Amino acid sequence: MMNSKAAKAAKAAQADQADHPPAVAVRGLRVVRGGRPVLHELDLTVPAGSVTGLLGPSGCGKTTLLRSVVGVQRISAGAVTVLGQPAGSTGLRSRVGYVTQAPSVYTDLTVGENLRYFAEVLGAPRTDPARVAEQVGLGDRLEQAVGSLSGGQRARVSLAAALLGAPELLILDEPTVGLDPVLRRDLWDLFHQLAATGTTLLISSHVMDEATRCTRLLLMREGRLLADDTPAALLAATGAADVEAAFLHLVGATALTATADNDGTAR
Ligand SMILES: Nc1ncnc2c1ncn2[C@@H]1O[C@H](COP(=O)(O)OP(=O)(O)OP(=O)(O)O)[C@@H](O)[C@H]1O
Repeated sequence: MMNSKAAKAAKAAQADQADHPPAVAVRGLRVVRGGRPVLHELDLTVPAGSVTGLLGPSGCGKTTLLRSVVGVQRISAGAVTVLGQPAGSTGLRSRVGYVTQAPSVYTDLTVGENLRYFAEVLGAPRTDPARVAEQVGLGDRLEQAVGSLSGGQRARVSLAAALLGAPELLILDEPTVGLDPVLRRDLWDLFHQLAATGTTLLISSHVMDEATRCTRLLLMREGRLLADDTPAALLAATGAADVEAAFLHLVGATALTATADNDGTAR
């Protein structure tokens, strides 16, 4: 049985879907982990076809939010709607791709064996393993055991596995960590190619300079959303020269608001 707050959140999420169906609508999301609140009543949307960056310092709750969108996180309150269905619905399984921070492929199998195995599980076309290996620049590594690949190459095998079946929404948790600048650029180019064909990408990073590569930004701090905007609008609103400065500006603004809330005077 839903309480009235949860019912209200679900209704608001449905209303979002009716106007301009976003790929993801989060309303009043609250998550508690290890007895401590980690996400505090988050409200946000991820527009369909966008490359949305989820940025914030380590431990601010990015992975927890992504897990909530995938539907593998127990939530305390709120509603998360993904491609028009409640997060985690069975019908979303082949429509959402998720790449966790740690590569999640079998190290004792080759790249090709991994991709063929996951393609079989997903019911993806037989031609998909070769296609996705090409997409991530591993077309010439199909016969190599994953255990003998570099860390960056292994991360790209995980990404390739998530591209099997051409999901409509890709959720990537820090996909560029530890990659050299050329690979990082190539991956961001790939993300934009995917978006150009209609895929929505939600990508977390704690590297603020990746923000300029996104069409939309979600800035998070300590389980709260500081901004949900385009990079250009964020810079215009804060008068900052780059996203890192904008983030610090917003952190300062919330600190002042908190002080004002506490004793009625802004210091
Ligand atoms: N299994 C867990 N049990 C208890 N607390 C947890 C658990 N997992 C995460 N947390 C806490 O939840 C908060 C948010 O963690 P989360 O992994 O979502 O952050 P993050 O922004 O993704 O960090 P990072 O960029 O370092 O990956 C942190 O304070 C973390 O310590």
